[in-house]
Amino acid sequence: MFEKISQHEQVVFCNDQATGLKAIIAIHNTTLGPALGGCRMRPYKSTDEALEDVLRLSRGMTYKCAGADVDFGGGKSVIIGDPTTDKSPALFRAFGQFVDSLNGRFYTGTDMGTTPDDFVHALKETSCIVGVPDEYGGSGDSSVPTAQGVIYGLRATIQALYGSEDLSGMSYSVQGLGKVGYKVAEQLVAAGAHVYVTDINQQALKSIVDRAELLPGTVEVVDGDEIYGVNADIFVPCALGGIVNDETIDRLKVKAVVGSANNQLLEDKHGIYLQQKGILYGPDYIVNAGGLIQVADELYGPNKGRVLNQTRAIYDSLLAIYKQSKEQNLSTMEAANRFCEDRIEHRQQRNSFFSHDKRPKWNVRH
Ligand SMILES: NC(=O)C1=CN([C@@H]2O[C@H](COP(=O)(O)OP(=O)(O)OC[C@H]3O[C@@H](n4cnc5c(N)ncnc54)[C@H](O)[C@@H]3O)[C@@H](O)[C@H]2O)C=CC1
Ligand SMILES: O=C(O)CCC(=O)C(=O)O
Repeated sequence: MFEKISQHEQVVFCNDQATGLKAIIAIHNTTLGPALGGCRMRPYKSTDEALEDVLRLSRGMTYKCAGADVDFGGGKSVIIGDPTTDKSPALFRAFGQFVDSLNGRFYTGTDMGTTPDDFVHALKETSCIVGVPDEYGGSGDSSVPTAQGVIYGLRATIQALYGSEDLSGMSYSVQGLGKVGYKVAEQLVAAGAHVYVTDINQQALKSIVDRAELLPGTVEVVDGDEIYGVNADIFVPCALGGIVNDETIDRLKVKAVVGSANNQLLEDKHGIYLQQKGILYGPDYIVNAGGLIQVADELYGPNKGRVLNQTRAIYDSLLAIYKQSKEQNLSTMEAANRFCEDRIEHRQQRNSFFSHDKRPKWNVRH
């Protein structure tokens, strides 16, 4: 186990017999501040699969926090269970108690399979919850700025490829129409684009088809894995990770991959393969940082204008990474990783007041 978690500071297995809660919290790195990351709920096939997911996701959060320049470190949590049948208020309260036991080392909120309303129950047990609905004093659904950030990422990518920012002339393939993907697809259709969509949830597909009838663009539903082979300009993954792999890369006909899904590359080498195939990759943790920016901003009290300004910076960050990857002949993922690792290293060397017991402001909630 220690070999598996050797890159991480702490991993907590949470088991509550009364509510059936089985969860894992992973804290990757707290150099920049307490760990922050959403909570994913999935019917994982095994504990190993859940552990693997939470380790990868929490590592990604360390890079995402560094890339977005927020004063948090990387963490994430997963609940093993089916989000359509296994949720209960008691389950989320039990989860809240485990989060609270970490005493401010870990803040959490929504991710795939969870919603802000779930965390209203957890909030009764801990103050270390972010992305709480507006009426509870939080900043609300973090998928709104995440989707906005993806749109900025798409604009930057179109700028890098064609020297324009116009979303409308392009076609897109969107995988997953959940909290983020639906909003992204809707904005693309509203801009007049043609959008291929897929989801395992038929209701989500019906909703976007109905919505598109009122908008200038068009939507075309495709079945499951067919999404990888459609003739779109940009692939926009908004569901699971690992979808850029040996098998799918050969099928992709797009010129770029830019979406919200965490850990899109199965392995880092797939970023290099995309580069070799001439497909521009928008590193996921740069593109999907909008939600993180919003929940980190809650420290200062909710302010949507401030969040929007910081989310807009995703456009410039992505262009800078594209430029650096070209100049240094690195994949865009390598360029982004170097940028974030330098930032963490610099903070470590300064032994700044953000680290450990000199942390200033996160404790205001306790
Ligand atoms: N919610 C947020 O603010 C953020 C989300 N992300 C990432 O974006 C992705 C989507 O997150 P959410 O929209 O919050 O999740 P969600 O749970 O609201 O939506 C996920 C959607 O993907 C669909 N889906 C699942 N498996 C699929 C498959 N094999 N093929 C097609 N569709 C499939 C689901 O039916 C659902 O509609 C996740 O990878 C998440 O980690 C990243 C940053 C922030
Ligand atoms: O969106 C959130 O609530 C926290 C950020 C996060 O987990 C993510 O960006 O993956």
